[in-house]
Amino acid sequence: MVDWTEKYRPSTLSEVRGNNKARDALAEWAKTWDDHREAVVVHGSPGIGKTSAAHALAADMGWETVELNASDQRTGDVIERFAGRAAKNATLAGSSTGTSTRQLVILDEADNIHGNYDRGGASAVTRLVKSSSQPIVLIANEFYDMSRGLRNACQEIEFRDVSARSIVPVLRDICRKEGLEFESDALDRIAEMNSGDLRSAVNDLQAIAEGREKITEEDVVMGDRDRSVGLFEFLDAVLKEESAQDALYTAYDVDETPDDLTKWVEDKVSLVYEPDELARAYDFLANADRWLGRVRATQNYSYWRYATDNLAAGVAASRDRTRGGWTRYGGAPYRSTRDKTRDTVVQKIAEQGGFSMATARREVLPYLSAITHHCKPRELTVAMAAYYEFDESHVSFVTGSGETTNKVQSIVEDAGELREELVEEHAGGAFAGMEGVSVEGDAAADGDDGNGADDGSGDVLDRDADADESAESDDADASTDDGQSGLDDFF
Ligand SMILES: Nc1ncnc2c1ncn2[C@@H]1O[C@H](COP(=O)(O)OP(=O)(O)OP(=O)(O)O)[C@@H](O)[C@H]1O
Repeated sequence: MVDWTEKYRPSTLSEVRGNNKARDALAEWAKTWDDHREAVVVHGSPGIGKTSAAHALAADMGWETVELNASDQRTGDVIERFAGRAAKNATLAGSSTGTSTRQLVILDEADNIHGNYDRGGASAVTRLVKSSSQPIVLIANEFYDMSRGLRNACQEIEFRDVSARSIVPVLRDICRKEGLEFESDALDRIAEMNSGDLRSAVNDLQAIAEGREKITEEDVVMGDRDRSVGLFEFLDAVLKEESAQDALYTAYDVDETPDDLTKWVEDKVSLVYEPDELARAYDFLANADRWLGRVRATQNYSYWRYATDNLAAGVAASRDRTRGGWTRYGGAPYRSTRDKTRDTVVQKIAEQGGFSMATARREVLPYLSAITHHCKPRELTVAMAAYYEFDESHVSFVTGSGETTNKVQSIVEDAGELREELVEEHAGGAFAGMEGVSVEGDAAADGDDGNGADDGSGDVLDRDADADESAESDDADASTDDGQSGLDDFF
């Protein structure tokens, strides 16, 4: 099936909707290009007609186009080869007076020219922009993600999000051309759902129209409910657009667990919220985290709904206002190796000791850290590593000693031997040999002091302890840990 966004791509600037001022500025830039010979950056959110406008401009001017896409390898060479050739060809092929000989160089994703892949690309583009004998349109989402050199070398035209009011006539035209009957409210609804983004409005219209001769408002509403919501759409709903209740419903439609949603919101909220809003949002995220802790501790998944209430409705309610536009959310939430190591350590403690994860994290880990701080006493650290089957990274995490140090490595080796010995003896009393071990100093008595803050591990442990403390305080099921083996049994 033909993609309607291609089929109905504007072929002349007058068909580009909703950005009249920008459109006129672009036409003016082209008409006066011989006088200023500068490149232009057209920037704004995705799907609002920037690329279409550049092509439509070329058509209006009778210029040919050369387009470089993100998928082109943007080394300096490639750019100079393509664009440079375009420039030369055009100059050689015709006189420099006739505009019909021009070739418009359209450089998409101009805010993305950096990193290894594009090594040399940014300076090549800047050079090209400064010296080109042909007009160049650079397309970007984020003007300020472009290098300053490049920005300064260009004129700038901003395309704004296309308002729902401007989207509706485009949808109406398409319906008429496709012989599709429609309720006006249906088109209004599609336009509102896609606030700002004309491309996705056209895509939605095509999806809803499939197999129908007429589209009604109900078709649109049902179609909207059926689709599962993507993460970025969810983030926009919570952080920018929707009421608390709608944000909650949107969260239900995302195919991710509340654990992952919490991480995403926590990671991205600061890209959107002002400090006041952020402080309130973090309170709700802390609540969500507590409920997730309760789920882990009790395996009672009905608590997930309270986590979702907090991470979606709560965070949305923390906002002072709605926001539009496009946000560069970036990739998956940052998760440090340290976090992963901590999770493994907690899991091993929980499994071996028969604790819940919450108890392992709150009651056992901090004390283990305190009493084996910097691997002292050594014998106790070896016993601990043997008992919990810790490797170097785990011992390093718990004790605060460096993972690659001889000390930690030899402890793990000795722990391996100790385990073998005990297996040989079929020993139930794995810690029988521990009775004579005395704990140096009073570290055991005070988890916080014993756990040196110099390596930062104290923060992690303290934070977890706090979070779980409150999680447990009103957690009826947490009491199931009572009577299980605890740190006391360890000695
Ligand atoms: N202002 C507009 N007027 C008419 N149609 C538009 C407009 N904006 C988008 N469209 C429709 O959406 C499609 C995609 O638009 P286009 O590729 O020009 O957007 P863009 O802003 O360049 O997006 P991106 O930054 O993602 O490349 C067009 O082919 C057209 O069907």
